[in-house]
Amino acid sequence: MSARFSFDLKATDGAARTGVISTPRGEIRTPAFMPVGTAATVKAMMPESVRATGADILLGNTYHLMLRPTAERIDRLGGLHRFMNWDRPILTDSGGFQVMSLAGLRKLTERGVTFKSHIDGSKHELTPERSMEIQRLLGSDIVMCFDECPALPADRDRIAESMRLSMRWAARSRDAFGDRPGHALFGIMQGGLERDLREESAEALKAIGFDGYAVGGLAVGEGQEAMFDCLDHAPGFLPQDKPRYLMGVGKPDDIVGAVKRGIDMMDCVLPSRSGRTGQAFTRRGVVNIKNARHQDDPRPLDEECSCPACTGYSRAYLHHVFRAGEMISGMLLTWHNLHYFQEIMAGMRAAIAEGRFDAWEAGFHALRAEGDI
Ligand SMILES: C=CCOC(=O)Nc1nc2cc3[nH]c(NC)nc3cc2c(=O)[nH]1
Ligand SMILES: [Zn+2]
Repeated sequence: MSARFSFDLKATDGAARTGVISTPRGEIRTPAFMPVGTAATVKAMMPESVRATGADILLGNTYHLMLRPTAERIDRLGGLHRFMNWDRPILTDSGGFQVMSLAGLRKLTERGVTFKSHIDGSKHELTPERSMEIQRLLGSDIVMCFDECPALPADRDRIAESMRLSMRWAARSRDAFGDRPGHALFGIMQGGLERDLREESAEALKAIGFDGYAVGGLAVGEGQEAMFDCLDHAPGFLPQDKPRYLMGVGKPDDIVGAVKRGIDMMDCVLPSRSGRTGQAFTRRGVVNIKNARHQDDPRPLDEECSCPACTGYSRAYLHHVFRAGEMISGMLLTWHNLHYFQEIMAGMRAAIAEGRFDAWEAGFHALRAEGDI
């Protein structure tokens, strides 16, 4: 355990990097995948199970927790780590993105965003200052700047105006965060798919100075090719010696392509959300367990997987409990998916450390078939 927050870059292979983020609550091996624990739980998983999949850090959502049970109540109860029984690092988002995608009746001004709760219609406000206060009350180890993620498609002027607002909010977030040893504040680069706006945003963030830098405004419907085109240059505008975090990504091949282009941290609801809908990700492709073709199949989801779902159960069983709507269905498929996502990250960390990322990537793609396997 370190008293402070630091990033040790261990090796690079092309643009890909591997390292360790040290925090007072434990180390984070990068490239890292963060399971999403939206309402103070990674859905269908006990925290010790999340750890067993190999996760070093998980993500909490400011928007959800400020509405229910409120940040003040979690603070009174000892903070989010105690509340959800996870004593390792937690990163919390700033709430900006989810307000725009979940809340009703939003009003966006230079000050921040006012909105009505999607739960009970009550009125709330998020500003850079309030977002920093909420994330402090939650006790998260990595705090995100309050930003605005423009909905795509958007014209260049709208993207530029939104990015510059986010940069003014980043400065206010930095001022409100203050000096909190052992806690990190990450800035968020915006700029859509515009190379010059991405560079302007990176320069603005570096002038303010952050413990880590996120690449925002992606995985919002632009498609993998456009996202990779942006990632071919955007991470390079950021400091080499600080972690780079790409939000909301993604499918296994999105994750591999992002790491290849210099990303160190990612989060996505896909493995947990799709697990609950019966979709299993494996090294050979996707298994839709609700498909009738699995009802007599005695084989596991993935013969080479060591997770509880694959070592203890057949596809026939998983098909049955999914069809029957049994809770164990979501538990087992979520566990398998999170285990598989962590296995991809561990494979890339080792490959980058040994200078064989390209060979690992070729092997990753060679195994995958299209469609339901
Ligand atoms: C999430 C942790 C920290 O992020 C923030 O506090 N703000 C923020 N969140 C995003 C989340 C995204 N999810 C996707 N696709 C599923 N794209 C996203 C883009 C952003 C973004 O530009 N900003
Ligand atoms: Zn498995």
